[in-house]
Amino acid sequence: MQKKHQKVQVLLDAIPHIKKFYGKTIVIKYGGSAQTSPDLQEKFAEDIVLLKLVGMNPVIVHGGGARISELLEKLNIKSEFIDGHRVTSEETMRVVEMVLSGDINKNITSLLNYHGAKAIGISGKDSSIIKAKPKDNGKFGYTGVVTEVNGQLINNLVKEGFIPVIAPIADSATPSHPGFNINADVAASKVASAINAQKVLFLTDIKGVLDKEGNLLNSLDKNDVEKYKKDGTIAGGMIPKVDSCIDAIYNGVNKAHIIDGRVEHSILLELFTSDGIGTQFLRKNGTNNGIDIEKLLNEI
Ligand SMILES: Nc1ncnc2c1ncn2[C@@H]1O[C@H](COP(=O)(O)OP(=O)(O)O)[C@@H](O)[C@H]1O
Ligand SMILES: CC(=O)N[C@@H](CCC(=O)OP(=O)(O)O)C(=O)O
Repeated sequence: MQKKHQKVQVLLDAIPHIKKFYGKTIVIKYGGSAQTSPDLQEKFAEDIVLLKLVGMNPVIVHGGGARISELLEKLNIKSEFIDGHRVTSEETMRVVEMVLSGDINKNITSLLNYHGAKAIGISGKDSSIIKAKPKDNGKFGYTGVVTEVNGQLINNLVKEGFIPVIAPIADSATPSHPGFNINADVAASKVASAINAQKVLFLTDIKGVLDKEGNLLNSLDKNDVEKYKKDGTIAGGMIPKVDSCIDAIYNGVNKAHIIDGRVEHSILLELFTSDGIGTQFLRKNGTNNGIDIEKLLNEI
């Protein structure tokens, strides 16, 4: 009897959170490092389906960097990264597309569909949803910077009840061009801004952003991020992630969080409990007529 009451209490506790996010769009960046076991993938799919069932609109942007590197190694092609962004030769681009659009995208899509969702797997190339140009004047090869995201098309899919599952590959708008490899964190942030998402959650393989002693940093603003990048606290794959969080919150997205995708049901813990987990990103406080607007917005 006691247990039954506890279950009901869990549901009751979730009500204010469900109300807050009802009808809102949430972008979830599903990092390659959080896709490691079939069990975790199942839990991820259950979370996404639950979000949809309680009236939220999840949009997935996935990564798969580790799987790309694995296949490249088997093919004797070297992986090269600068500040967390892969340098992409033409040969590498074909592998990137095969792994992201061909393999991972379809696996996530069918898993969600198996759990009862209406998921639709696409890449940024489909209907040129994501357009890009070469990053740093071609220094990164076929790695791109996003120039445009067709948010209306994504919103139309959402309105029709679909869960878009987006692979971070962009169209070049040039015939016979292989397209662009976009870091999945960057793609998630640009998609979230284009559809004015309420939140963007980055699922990864670590508790959140850590300081030099390994302690979790609960919340960061723009200045903190710059400081920690400069002194080397934030490095490698965490660089595009924190940059993307800052980019999102200054371009139409209310909140960005980096959370531990290795924790089962981490999405539900973040959205449906008051504690929250991981690192949240806040706009720098500014006041207007004595009203701290940014603080109010950050609290939503
Ligand atoms: N300050 C930091 N805090 C946490 N992780 C960091 C930090 N600096 C670098 N990292 C590294 O960033 C990694 C996450 O980035 P990445 O491997 O690209 O993940 P994903 O595949 O989810 O995008 C962590 O596993 C960690 O090794
Ligand atoms: C340009 C660039 O860095 N592209 C990434 C795209 C995949 C990705 O970002 O995957 P994760 O999110 O799992 O790291 C890459 O080729 O690895």
